[in-house]
Amino acid sequence: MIYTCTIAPSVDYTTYLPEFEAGKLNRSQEVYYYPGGKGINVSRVLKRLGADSMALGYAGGFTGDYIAHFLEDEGVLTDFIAVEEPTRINVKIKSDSETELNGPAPKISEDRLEKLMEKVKKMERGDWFVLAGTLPDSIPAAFFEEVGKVCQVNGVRLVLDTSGPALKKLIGLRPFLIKPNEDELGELFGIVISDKSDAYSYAKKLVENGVENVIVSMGGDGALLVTKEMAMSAEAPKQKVVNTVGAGDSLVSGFLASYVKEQDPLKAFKYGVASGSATAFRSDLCEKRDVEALLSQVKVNPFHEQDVTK
Ligand SMILES: Nc1ncnc2c1ncn2[C@@H]1O[C@H](COP(=O)(O)OP(=O)(O)OP(=O)(O)O)[C@@H](O)[C@H]1O
Ligand SMILES: O=P(O)(O)OC[C@@]1(O)O[C@H](CO)[C@@H](O)[C@@H]1O
Repeated sequence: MIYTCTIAPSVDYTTYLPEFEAGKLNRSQEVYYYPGGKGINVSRVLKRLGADSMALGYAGGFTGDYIAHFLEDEGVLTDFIAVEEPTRINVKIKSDSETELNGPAPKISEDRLEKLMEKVKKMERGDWFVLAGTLPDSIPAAFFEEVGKVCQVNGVRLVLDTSGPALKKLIGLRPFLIKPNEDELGELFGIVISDKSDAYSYAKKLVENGVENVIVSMGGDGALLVTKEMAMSAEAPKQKVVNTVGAGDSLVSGFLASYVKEQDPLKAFKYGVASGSATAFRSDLCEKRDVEALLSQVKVNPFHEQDVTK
């Protein structure tokens, strides 16, 4: 089973308007309420790509109920731990540019952290644990490290799409996959990544530290896959961008959906990039038919540092 874990899910209040002016009353006529949070997006896309998963995490209040019902209607399995605080609402404003306002993560008590740990302990060899989204500072990084260690000991493959201090600790546990975007990769090393050459150098360091597959996603510039055996660069297809929220999560889902079937990291990378772009080109997350239609447009080539001009 693939388990996704979103510590701080959200309802993504997504609105489209021709112009948006901060500091003014803006009225919009097109609004969507999507269940959000990175792990939840990964689960939704996995379902669309034909792979089952179980979404874990913390949910509460009317927004938490909304998410649980929405996922149930889509056939996504959930096993959320209830919290008192209503799950946050993240605002996504789509105008000539994209503006996001993400709410704070909930406070999680120790007994609820223990409940999550119990679920992790029950996972079996060959399962996957996808830890995605913000890991609040209010939870000690040592907790996530312990979760990662339990996965490592039990043969559960760890996938990380997260950022912050806990990520540093988890990298030492030889995760199967991590997918930082260029900012998150830069944050990890305290530098600014300005092109694929930089991304390659730092992704390589992660591989040297034991990460099996590093994918650095770079929005419209595509992505880079670095493993012990290869360094590959993918160009993203070009089309009108509608909503990039969840594009990175879709990349992770596409990679996993393909990898669990074929165990071929290169094929999985290509499928992942097609999934990320397919999401960027529509309002909600991608559907399988969109991904398959884009697949031939994803150009993947070996990455050579000398090809990049600064
Ligand atoms: N403008 C775009 N045009 C084409 N493809 C895109 C575009 N933006 C994103 N993508 C696709 O989605 C993938 C992931 O995008 P990105 O690097 O923006 O992820 P991210 O920052 O993790 O996003 P999020 O946190 O919103 O999920 C890219 O590698 C690419 O395949
Ligand atoms: O605040 P976080 O956890 O970093 O990000 C949360 C979020 O922006 O990420 C998803 C897209 O990747 C959205 O569904 C959600 O609103």
